[in-house]
Formats: sequence, C-alpha cells, structure tokens
Amino acid sequence: MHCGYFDNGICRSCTLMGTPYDVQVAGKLAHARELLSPWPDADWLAPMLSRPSQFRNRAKMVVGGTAGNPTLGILDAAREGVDLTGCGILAPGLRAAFAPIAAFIARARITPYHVPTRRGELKNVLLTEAPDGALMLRFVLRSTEPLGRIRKHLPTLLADLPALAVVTVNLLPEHKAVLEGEEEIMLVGETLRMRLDGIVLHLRPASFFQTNSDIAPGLYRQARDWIDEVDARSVWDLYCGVGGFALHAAAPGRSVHGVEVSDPAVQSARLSAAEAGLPDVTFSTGDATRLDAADSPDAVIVNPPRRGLGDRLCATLDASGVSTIVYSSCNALTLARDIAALPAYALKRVRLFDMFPQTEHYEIMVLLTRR
Ligand SMILES: C[S@@+](CC[C@H](N)C(=O)[O-])C[C@H]1O[C@@H](n2cnc3c(N)ncnc32)[C@H](O)[C@@H]1O
Repeated sequence: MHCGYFDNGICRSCTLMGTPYDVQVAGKLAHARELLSPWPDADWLAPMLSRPSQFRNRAKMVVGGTAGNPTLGILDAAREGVDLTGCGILAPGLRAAFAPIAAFIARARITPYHVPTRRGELKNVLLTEAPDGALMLRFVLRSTEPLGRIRKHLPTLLADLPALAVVTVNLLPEHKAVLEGEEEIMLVGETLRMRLDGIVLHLRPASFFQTNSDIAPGLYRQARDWIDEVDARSVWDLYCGVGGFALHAAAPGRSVHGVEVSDPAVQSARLSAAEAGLPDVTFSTGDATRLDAADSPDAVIVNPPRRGLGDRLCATLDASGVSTIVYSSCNALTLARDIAALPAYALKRVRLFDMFPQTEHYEIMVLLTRR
C-alpha cells in the first residue's frame, strides 16, 4: 500500500507504510518468535492476516482550521490542523462520513480549538463504524458553549448521514493532550451495535473495542476453540471490555464470568448477554489484578492493556487451580514477561493476529496449560 500523506511527510503514524505486506508480517513474526524464544516447544499456528488497507473501524481526528473550513486529521509541528480525511487505513464508511461532518461543523459554527492560542471549542471528532455500517460520532469539546447550535442543526446532520446511530458530546475542559474527557452528553442513541459472528456487542462511547472488525471475530473464535478443546465448564474473561471473548466462549453447561474496571463497558456486556439469551454469561465491575483465585475456574481468558498482567495477577494465577490460560495481548514484550512470571504453566500454542497493518504493532494470543 502507498499513502500520499506518508510519502509527502505529512503523517508518519503508519511506520511500515510502503513495506510490502508479507514483509511486514514476517517482521512481526520474527519479533514475536524472538521474544518467545525461551519457550521453544510452543506450536506456532499460521497467523491471521488482515486486509492491508481500509481495516480500521475507528477514526480519531484532531480538528483544526476554522469553523467555516475545518480540518479533520492531525496537528503539524506548529500545532495547526492538517487534513487526513483520505487516510487509507480507515474503513470507507468512516471516510465517507467526514465531508458531512465537516459541513455540519461549519453550519453549527463550532470553532476548532487552536492549541497555540488556547482558543476555540472543538478538539476532536471520534468516529466508530459498526460492521453493518452504523456509526457512532463523538464531538470532543472544551465546554458546552456550542451545544445549543449542535442540537439545533443535528436533524440536518442525521438527514445527511443516516448511518449515525449514536451522537454524543464529550467534554474535555483541560488543556491536555488527551483524546477525551470524563463527561459524555448523549444526543442520539445509547449504544453502537457491533455484530460479530452473529453476536451483537453493545458499544458505549468511552468503551474499548478491537480496532479491526475483520480480525476481532477471528480472535474471539480462536479463544473459544481453545476453551472448547479443554472442555472448560467454568471460564473467567478478565479485562473483558464489552464482553467479546466471554460472549463468544458461551456454551451449554459452561458458566462464563467477565471482569472489567469500566462500569459502562460492564453494563454493555450485560445487555449483550441478556439480548443473546445467555444467563450463564455474567459480568462484574472490578479490578482484575485484585482477584482472589480461591474459587478458581477451569480456564481464564486475559486480554489486558499494553502494560500486561503484572506481578500480582501472575502470582495469583500461578498459585491457582486454573488449568488453562488463554492470553491475548497487543504487546508481546509484556506478554513474554508475564509468561516468565507464570512458571506453573507451559506455553503450548501461539498465534499472531495482524490487527494493525502498516505499523509494527500486532495482537498475539497464546495457550498456556498447567504443567
Ligand atoms: C485490551 S482491552 C480488552 C477488552 C476486551 N477483552 C475486548 O476484546 O474488547 C483492555 C480492557 O481492560 C480494561 N482494564 C484496564 N485495567 C483493568 C483492570 N485493572 N481490571 C479490569 N479491567 C481493566 C480496560 O478498561 C479495557 O476495557
């Protein structure tokens, strides 16, 4: 894949842009093999490959320019807006939505936030596309000043962009280089329905979702297959987010319990389980690292953020009665560190999922069984 923004030095986010896709995947595999070389007996499954372009289901666009002529993209070295609406890794439905959104910003006179002068309101536009094309749009604002005009012009935006299922305003009053703030004002809808493999996962505005809607179901299927193989009767899904692993692992005679620190994500997961008619799939809000494995299940699925599980949870699991761990990670460095902290387990299988083409990042899933 080639990208004009990359070639012209406008955006360098995709660090592997221009490298042939097979070379990218070979490099990621070599990186993972090196990190997991202390466990040479592991069986490596063929990697799951992505389409190399148009795979991202989520756009995080920094807004620059003027109210009349906004840019959606990034900020340059001088902190001025640069348009990236033609970004080739974004799903086509996201790209098609940018023009109506920019027209709406102009119509509702929402002044983009200008970092050098700390003036203006609109900081970011966050857009997520469901596999069926439905969209969730979030305007990250410094204050509620434009809210009246947003409400007034919203019907026109909805007419221009009928795929919009959820529209919100997120408030980020601080001058911080973060994506979003704590407060969310719901304007249209509640959740985006992310249908994967026939299972609907309800996504609320600030919750995590895997960024590649083709790879995500492959990830969930792989975990379910390994759990099925050992015929686990009880399963925990730690760091469960909106419940993708848990809902896919559901089976007759099996109880699944998800634990997640974000309460809105847990509410979404519960809604999805109820709609799917799965009473044996339950969720609770909590800190996975503080779990007590006294009533340990047969199997545990873990999918932590980049920092990994850490010493405490590894020690709890290592001393538990859990026979199988399925560990899905977006950071093979912390994964390798955590496996080393789980000496009671043997690394049986490894599979790479190319969730993030054009970058050095990848998702990797391993099967660990108690020795
Ligand atoms: C990589 S995401 C995985 C989400 C989910 N497994 C999925 O497939 O969508 C990591 C999740 O861990 C949650 N999280 C972070 N720290 C946590 C903790 N200490 N205990 C429980 N959940 C945590 C985050 O809110 C986020 O939803």
